[in-house]
Amino acid sequence: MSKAAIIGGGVIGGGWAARFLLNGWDVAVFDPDPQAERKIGEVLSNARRALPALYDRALPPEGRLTFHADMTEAVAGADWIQESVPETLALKHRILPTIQAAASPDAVIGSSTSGFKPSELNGPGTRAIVAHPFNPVYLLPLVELVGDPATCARAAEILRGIGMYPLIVRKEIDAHIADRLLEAIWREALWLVKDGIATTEEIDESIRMGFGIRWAQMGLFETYRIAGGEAGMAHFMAQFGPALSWPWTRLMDVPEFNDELVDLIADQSDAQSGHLSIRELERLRDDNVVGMIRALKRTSSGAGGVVCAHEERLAAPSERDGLPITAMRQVPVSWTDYNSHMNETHYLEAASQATDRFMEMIGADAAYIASGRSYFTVENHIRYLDEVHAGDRLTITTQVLAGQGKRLHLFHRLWRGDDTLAATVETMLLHTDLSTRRTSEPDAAVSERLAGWVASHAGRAADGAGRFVGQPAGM
Ligand SMILES: NC(=O)C1=CN([C@@H]2O[C@H](COP(=O)(O)OP(=O)(O)OC[C@H]3O[C@@H](n4cnc5c(N)ncnc54)[C@H](O)[C@@H]3O)[C@@H](O)[C@H]2O)C=CC1
Ligand SMILES: C[N+](C)(C)CC(=O)CC(=O)[O-]
Repeated sequence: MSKAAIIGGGVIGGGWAARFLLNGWDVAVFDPDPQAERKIGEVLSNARRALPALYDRALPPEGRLTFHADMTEAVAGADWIQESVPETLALKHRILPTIQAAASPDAVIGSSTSGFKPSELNGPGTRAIVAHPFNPVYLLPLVELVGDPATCARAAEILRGIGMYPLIVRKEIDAHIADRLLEAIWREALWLVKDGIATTEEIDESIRMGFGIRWAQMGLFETYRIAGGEAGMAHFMAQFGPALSWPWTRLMDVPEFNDELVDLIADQSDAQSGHLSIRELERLRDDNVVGMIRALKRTSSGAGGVVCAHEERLAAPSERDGLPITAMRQVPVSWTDYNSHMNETHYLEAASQATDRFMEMIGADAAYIASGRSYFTVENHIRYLDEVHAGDRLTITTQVLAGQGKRLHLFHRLWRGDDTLAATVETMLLHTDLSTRRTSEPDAAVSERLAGWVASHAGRAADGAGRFVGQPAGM
C-alpha cells in the first residue's frame, strides 16, 4: 500500500488528500488548524460523490486516512509528501527542511505552490519539486511539475497512476504556465470591474457562455486555428495580430490592490453567489465538471482522454463464483432519481457495459466491429431485486446460456458491494452484418471462443432466467 503525507490540509491539501485516498493510497495529514479534520471530511464527502462518477470502472478500495499532531510522524514512510501550506515563502522555507529530514530518501516531495520556483523554494539540503495542481484537485487532472528532471519523471508516473495529467514545465518561471495565463485574465477582469465596465457576474457570463466552453476541449491555439477558417493559423494571426497594439489590453498595468478594490469585488461576488454556501457551490461545480469531462470521454479529448487512459489501468478481479466479471463500477449520483436510488434505466446501462466486455472477450471487439460485423440486442429482461444507491460498487458477472450460430444468450448478475444480488439482466443478441443490417454467422474465431464459454458454463443453474413479465414468484 502506498502512503501520501499531506502537509497543510486546506482547500488544496484537502483536495490532494481526496485524490490519493480515493485512488487507494493511505493518507496521513498534518495541519495545526483544529478545524482541519472537519474541513477535510467535508471535502472528502464531496469528492466521494464526484470522482467515481467520472469512471465506468470501479476505483480501488479507499486507503486509510489518519491525522497527526506531529509533522515528522505524518511524513514517516510516505512515498509522496505534498506541501500545501499558505503561499508564503518564509513559511515554506520553515516547513520544507523538517519534511526533508523526516522523509524516506526516495520519497517525492512536492510543493503545491502557485508561483514560487524550485530555486526559490529549496535551500541547502532540500529537494522539493513544484507539483502545482488545480482546484478541485480530486477532479481536474492537471499538475504542473517543475524541478529536477529525474524526480519530475518519477513523479509524473505516480501522478498518472492516480488519474492525473502531469505537465513537465521545461524551464522554471514565476507562476509556471497556467497561472501566468490565469493572472493575465484576472488582471484584466479586475480592471473591468474597477472601471465600472462590467460586474463580476457579467464577466463570469462572458466566460461561461462562450470561450470557457471552448477551452475545455481544445485550448487556445487549436481553437484559434479553427477561427482562421480554411486558411488556418497564419490567416488568424494576420487578421488579429494588429489588435496586439490596439488598446484592447491593459496587461502591462495592474489596478492598485487596496481595500476599496477588495470590497468592490467581494460585495459584487456576494450579490452574485452569496445565496449558496461554499460546499453547495463546490457540489454544483463538481456535478458540472463531471458532466463535461464525461462528454469529453466520448472523443477522448483533453481531461476526458486522461480519464479513459486511467480507466485502462484500473485492474478488476476477473472472476466471481466461477463466472467472468464483465463490469465493475461505482454508481454516480446522476444515475439516481427522485426515489433516491439507481433509476431503472441504469440497470440496463450497467448490463450493456457487461455485454460489450463479453463481446470483446470473444473477439467481437472494436476491430471486429470496424470490419463490418457486430452483435445487435433483440431482447432484454431485467429483474430489479434490490435497491442500489449512489456510490455503491456494482460487480457484474456474465453467464452464457446459449451461443450457437447467430444467437448469443447472456445472463448478467449485478452484485452490490455488500454481496447482495441487486438485479439480473437476461439479454438475447443476434450476430449482424453491418453493411446489410441483416443477421449473419460470426467469423470462425469468434464462434470458437464463444463455444469455449458455452462449454465451460454448460449445466450451471441460472435462477431467474427465462422468466416472463408478471410471472408469479416461485413459478
Ligand atoms: N486555492 C487555490 O486555488 C490553489 C492554491 N494552490 C497553492 O496551494 C497552497 C495552499 O493553498 P490553499 O490550500 O488555497 O490554502 P488554505 O489557506 O486553504 O490552506 C492552507 C492550510 O495550511 C495550514 N497550515 C498553516 N500553517 C501550517 C503549518 N505550519 N504546517 C502545516 N499546515 C499549515 C492551514 O491551517 C490551512 O489549512 C499554496 O501554496 C497555494 O498557492 C495551488 C493551486 C490552487
Ligand atoms: C489563484 N491561484 C493562483 C491560487 C490559482 C491556482 O494556482 C490554480 C487554480 O486552481 O486555479
